[in-house]
Amino acid sequence: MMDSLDTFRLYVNDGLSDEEIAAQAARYQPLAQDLRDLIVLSIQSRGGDDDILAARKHLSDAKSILERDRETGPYGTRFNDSGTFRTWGNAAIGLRNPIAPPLDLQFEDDGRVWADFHLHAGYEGPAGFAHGGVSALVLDQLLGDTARHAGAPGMTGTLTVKYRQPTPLGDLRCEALLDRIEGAKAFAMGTISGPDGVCVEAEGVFIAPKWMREQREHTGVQGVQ
Ligand SMILES: CCCCCCCC/C=C\CCCCCCCC(=O)SCCNC(=O)CCNC(=O)[C@H](O)C(C)(C)COP(=O)(O)OP(=O)(O)OC[C@H]1O[C@@H](n2cnc3c(N)ncnc32)[C@H](O)[C@@H]1OP(=O)(O)O
Repeated sequence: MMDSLDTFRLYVNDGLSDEEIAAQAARYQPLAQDLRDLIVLSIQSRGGDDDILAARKHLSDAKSILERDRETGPYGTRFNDSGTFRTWGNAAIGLRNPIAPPLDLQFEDDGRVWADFHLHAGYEGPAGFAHGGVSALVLDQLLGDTARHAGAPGMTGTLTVKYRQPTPLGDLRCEALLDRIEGAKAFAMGTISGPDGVCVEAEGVFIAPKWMREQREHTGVQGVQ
């Protein structure tokens, strides 16, 4: 089981300059987008045996190149002295993660958090509609970041999701706001909407774990992102 020590090992100031971070973003984000396109093509290609074998050979070559110099394990949370945080492996917002839709979260001064996002054919659950687990993924991230934005970062304790109507694939919007903070717990609520209005509603309780609360008491620092 991961304990707080493991968590801190994945929470690293890697000392990169903002320029180096921008260069890395420019290098790796297009790779993630190429892979996202490949996820859709894996579902939609009508290629025959020869075309699929030829495409797989190219992908195998690409894998060999990418394996030449690589890290192992999860990306974690990385930051630098100027406070630029990167969660580039995150399943919902990770810049380097092709599984992420990704959500480009917008933080408003009044505490609201929202994003316009797109669910492609790789997020299908019921025929033509978004998988309910994917909607929960989006809302978990959105509500969790709403709590963090309000100064109360925490792990998801409970996420309650109500599916009001089927969520179409395609262009969607999610939005959330903080309800209240009670001690270690932050309560947030939010929705996913499609062209016909609200499809999914969620409420979440985000809890600063015991080790984070103790760290706050000892250091006076609000906690990790
Ligand atoms: C590098 C990482 C850093 C980690 C820190 C996170 C910061 C993140 C910040 C920003 C992220 C932005 C967005 C992220 C979005 C995605 C988030 C996820 O997907 S998180 C993964 C899924 N969630 C889990 O895996 C949790 C697993 N569970 C736990 O770790 C613990 O059970 C935890 C933290 C939820 C509570 O454990 P205790 O030991 O700290 O808490 P006790 O002291 O027992 O209780 C404190 C209060 O919370 C209530 N509580 C406890 N568990 C609850 C629960 N499951 N639901 C509701 N309330 C609960 C209790 O009744 C108590 O309330 P009373 O203060 O007495 O009023």
